Amino acid sequence: MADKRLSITVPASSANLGPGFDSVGLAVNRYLTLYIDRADEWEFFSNSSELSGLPNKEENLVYQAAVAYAAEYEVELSPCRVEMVSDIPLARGLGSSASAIIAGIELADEMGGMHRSKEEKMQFASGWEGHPDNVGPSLYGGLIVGAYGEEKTHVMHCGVPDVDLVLAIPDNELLTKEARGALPSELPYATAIHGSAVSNVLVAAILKEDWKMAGEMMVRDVFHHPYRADMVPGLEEMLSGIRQYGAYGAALSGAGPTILCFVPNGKGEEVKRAIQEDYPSFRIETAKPAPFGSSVHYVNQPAWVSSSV
Ligand SMILES: Nc1ncnc2c1ncn2[C@@H]1O[C@H](COP(=O)(O)OP(=O)(O)OP(=O)(O)O)[C@@H](O)[C@H]1O
Ligand SMILES: N[C@@H](CCO)C(=O)O
Repeated sequence: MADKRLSITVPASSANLGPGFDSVGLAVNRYLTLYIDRADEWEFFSNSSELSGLPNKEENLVYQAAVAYAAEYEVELSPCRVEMVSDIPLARGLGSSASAIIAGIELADEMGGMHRSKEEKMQFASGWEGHPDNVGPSLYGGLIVGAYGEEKTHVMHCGVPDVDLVLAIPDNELLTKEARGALPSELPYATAIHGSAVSNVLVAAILKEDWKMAGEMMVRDVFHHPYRADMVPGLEEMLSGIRQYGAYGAALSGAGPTILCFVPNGKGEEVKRAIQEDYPSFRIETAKPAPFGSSVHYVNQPAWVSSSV
């Protein structure tokens, strides 16, 4: 394997889909890719604008996840030089941190010769995040419905929704920690029952491919939308008016501030243009569900690596 280097690719994700708070998540076709070589000390670097300013040594999240995962199985990792390429915007609600955690786990698994199962990786990753709705899609691809448990996280892979996605991405970052800080510590019993009923209908509608019903449920979340609306200017207006643009529905993507729209297959570009016209301060992009989760390959060295040695 001397002339090959390890490459790990991990998709982005959109957690919650509205009412499926901390449980439902969809893989999205934006990707973090790592190119890894053994080295004398740990080093992370990237030319991707999306990743500028990240720590380049042991403070890097990929390193922290890799080392913690290896330690869980009493494996010691040798240092690596890691090049990162990404088109997942940081702290925008598209699971950048989960992609980094899964990348770290895959790095440790391969470089440490651990070869653990997906279930073991999932248990560790959801324990790290405290919920499976971002790490699940990044690991498995497609749509994931999960319930976190310290002993066991139960996860169902529910296929790949046959819809287009439109992402409304604001300019500002919103850290998950901050967006979770806006949530109440308790919900009235009746509100929780209503919220869970809406989430049940959302999942049933997705499984039955009733996208109109799924879209209707997405906007009806009571677990987090109402508490995060102040942090995301335009959220309430976009959720209530999204159907006039031809979308099925919309929800805050993860902890925000991106807004994710479910759109009829083939209509993504049209809906994107219509939303962009009315919301010039957002970057509006089309996307698709990512069918596959993280993947690990060995690839040929790029020319600059061999020429610099
Ligand atoms: N490739 C990466 N390498 C190292 N650290 C990263 C990487 N990607 C993300 N991070 C870290 O994760 C932070 C963002 O995580 P955060 O959970 O706040 O948002 P998110 O994961 O993008 O969105 P959400 O969890 O709402 O889907 C970044 O500020 C950075 O510290
Ligand atoms: N379910 C999580 C996803 C972001 O990590 C939240 O909304 O806070």
